[in-house]
Amino acid sequence: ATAAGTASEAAGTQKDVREAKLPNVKILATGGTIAGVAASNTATTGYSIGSTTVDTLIKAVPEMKSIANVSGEQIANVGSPDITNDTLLALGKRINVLLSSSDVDGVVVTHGTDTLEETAYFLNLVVKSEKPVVVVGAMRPSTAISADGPMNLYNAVKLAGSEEAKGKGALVLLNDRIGAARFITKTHTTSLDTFKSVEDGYLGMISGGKIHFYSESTRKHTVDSKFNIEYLSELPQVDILYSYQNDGEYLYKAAVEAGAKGIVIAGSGDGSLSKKGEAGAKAAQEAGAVIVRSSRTGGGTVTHSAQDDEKKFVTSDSLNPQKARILLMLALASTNDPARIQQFFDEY
Ligand SMILES: NC(=O)C[C@H](N)C(=O)O
Repeated sequence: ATAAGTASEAAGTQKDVREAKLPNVKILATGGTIAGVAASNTATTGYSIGSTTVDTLIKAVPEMKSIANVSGEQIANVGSPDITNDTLLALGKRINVLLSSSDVDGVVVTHGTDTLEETAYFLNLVVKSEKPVVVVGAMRPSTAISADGPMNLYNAVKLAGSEEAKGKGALVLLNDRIGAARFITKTHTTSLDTFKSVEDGYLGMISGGKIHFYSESTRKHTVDSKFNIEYLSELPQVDILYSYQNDGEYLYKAAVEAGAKGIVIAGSGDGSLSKKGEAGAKAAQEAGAVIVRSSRTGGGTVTHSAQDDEKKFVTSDSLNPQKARILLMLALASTNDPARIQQFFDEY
């Protein structure tokens, strides 16, 4: 080889070594506004979801190539209200297969924000790996001026490829903030700054291109979780019923007749029920359903009293109704004993 050839070969080798050192991050796309398309670049609502694929999302952020070897898979392409139990199971199983391979260092899930916290909490409970899983979305469609998706995706890939994010459970990344799936929730209909962790705080943030962690959840997740979906082909039906003035027993009856094995009550205040609600819950229990008292307030822990033990009510700890539903589905897949299920709510 000529001197020049040797030099360029050496440079090529160095380049390969550098790329080989980059983490391998898999992006699993499920749809959502991050993949949304609107008729004009000032429209931030009224857009459509379903046409933008994971390849387009990756191509839109070429800067990711300098922080990770990125590849994608399309799991679904829907608005997140249409994420089903089957999608959850398929996603969780696929992530477990991917993360068991030495070729994958971390996973990013792109997701609509409306039910993002539910999927993130599900993954927090069923992923069997310490490798990072980061769930990301956007509030503005990909066609909008100042779309938030590209930077959120870039940051999510950075986080998923990092050492710092290992062993922290499923993480949620939007607006530079790193949230724990256990605590974070969507708090605003349209604002970019919608994901908050009011009671428990964020775990950290990305600032100046650097990942900063300040705290972590004490609740069981991922490798410490007892939940195993490997051989699970479906999740039991769990419905959420909202408490309000003048509510009725018939809602409980309808849920059980439609196949509910569990009901989470978005109770008023500290998870309180009306007399009619309580009668409905009792009838649902007699039909075999497990009842969990959660709260519609958006904050705080539902107090578990001796009355709950007498009435065989489970309380949701500080899980909001939509996350309590996720935990109850997984719990019911292995037991319908309220005392055992209460232990899950105390630990996860
Ligand atoms: N910002 C969003 O992603 C909202 C959208 N409706 C979804 O959840 O799919």
